[in-house]
Amino acid sequence: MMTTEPRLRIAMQKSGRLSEDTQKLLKRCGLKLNVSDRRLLAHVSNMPIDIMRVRSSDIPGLVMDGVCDLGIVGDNTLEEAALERQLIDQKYDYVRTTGLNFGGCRLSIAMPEEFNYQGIKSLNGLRFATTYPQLLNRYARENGINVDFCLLKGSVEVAPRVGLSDGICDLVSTGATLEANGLKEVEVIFKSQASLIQNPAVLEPSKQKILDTLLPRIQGVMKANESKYIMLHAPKEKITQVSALMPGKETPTILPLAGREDLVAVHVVATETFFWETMEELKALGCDSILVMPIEKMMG
Ligand SMILES: Nc1ncnc2c1ncn2[C@@H]1O[C@H](COP(=O)(O)OP(=O)(O)OP(=O)(O)O)[C@@H](O)[C@H]1O
Ligand SMILES: O=P(O)(O)OC[C@H]1O[C@H](OP(=O)(O)OP(=O)(O)O)[C@H](O)[C@@H]1O
Ligand SMILES: [Mg+2]
Repeated sequence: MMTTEPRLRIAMQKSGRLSEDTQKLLKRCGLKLNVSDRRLLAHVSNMPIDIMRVRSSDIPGLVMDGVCDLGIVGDNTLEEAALERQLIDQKYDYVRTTGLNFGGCRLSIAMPEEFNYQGIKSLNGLRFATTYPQLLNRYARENGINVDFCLLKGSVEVAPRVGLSDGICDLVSTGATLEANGLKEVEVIFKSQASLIQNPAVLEPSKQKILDTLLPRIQGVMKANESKYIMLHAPKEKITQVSALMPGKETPTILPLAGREDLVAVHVVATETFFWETMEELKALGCDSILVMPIEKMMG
């Protein structure tokens, strides 16, 4: 008799702001998946994993109800869904396994440019267009104001201009959409990024084993994203000072340069921030030929 091996089911956004980064992350973790537009349950060919491709707003519910073991979704969508489900007595528990360092944005209140903003209290009694009524309500409650809302699933920024609302509560990243629509950001009410979430029930051992393989890979990819491989030429006589600039636990690799008695090559793994913060000092010590390269993966 044929036995079917249990497969870990992960929900991800089918198309939109998070889908490309999610797919890229899974591929960099070594998952071979054949994603075509119409295939809504994509089989990973080299691991017992299935990827369910759905609307972002459906992901929290699918994970909380146990239809999917895991999901990749924005914290904003997750928190909104948890608050809403709590209100209507549906399961709202989940485990936030890890943040994923992409899909960074903030949920903000924005008002027309000409609005005379004098602090949170000046929002009392006003009406806001939003996709996130629960998060807006919680913020209003915590700040002792009353607000009214109207629900819009997209193009929220147009609402004040057409008389639908006084202001908006929507996601912002660059601020370009606000600016293009004559709005100014007055309060940030929630900061968000994409997260890997999990149903709170204990996974069956074979599925837990798959997750135990996957998680370190995700962490390895994230670590690599934050790190750079830095190579430079340094005067031999300044090597102590150059080494002293290198980040804490990293020991630089020092290599001779053919035909040069006065110079050595220094290689180190560091964050890009470290590079920008120390570049001037490195140059002042006589370092040159500085190269900063991306790292594909980092384990251990
Ligand atoms: N401008 C932005 N910059 C960065 N991340 C964003 C931005 N807008 C949205 N996001 C993040 O991406 C997620 C998905 O946004 P997107 O607009 O693609 O879909 P959606 O309309 O929220 O959901 P659905 O898939 O249900 O239609 C948001 O929940 C948020 O976490
Ligand atoms: O600060 P910015 O960089 O301008 O980004 C903010 C915009 O991005 C999102 O919309 P999206 O483009 O996803 O369109 P949607 O309303 O159809 O979801 C969000 O709802 C804002 O409208
Ligand atoms: Mg959007």
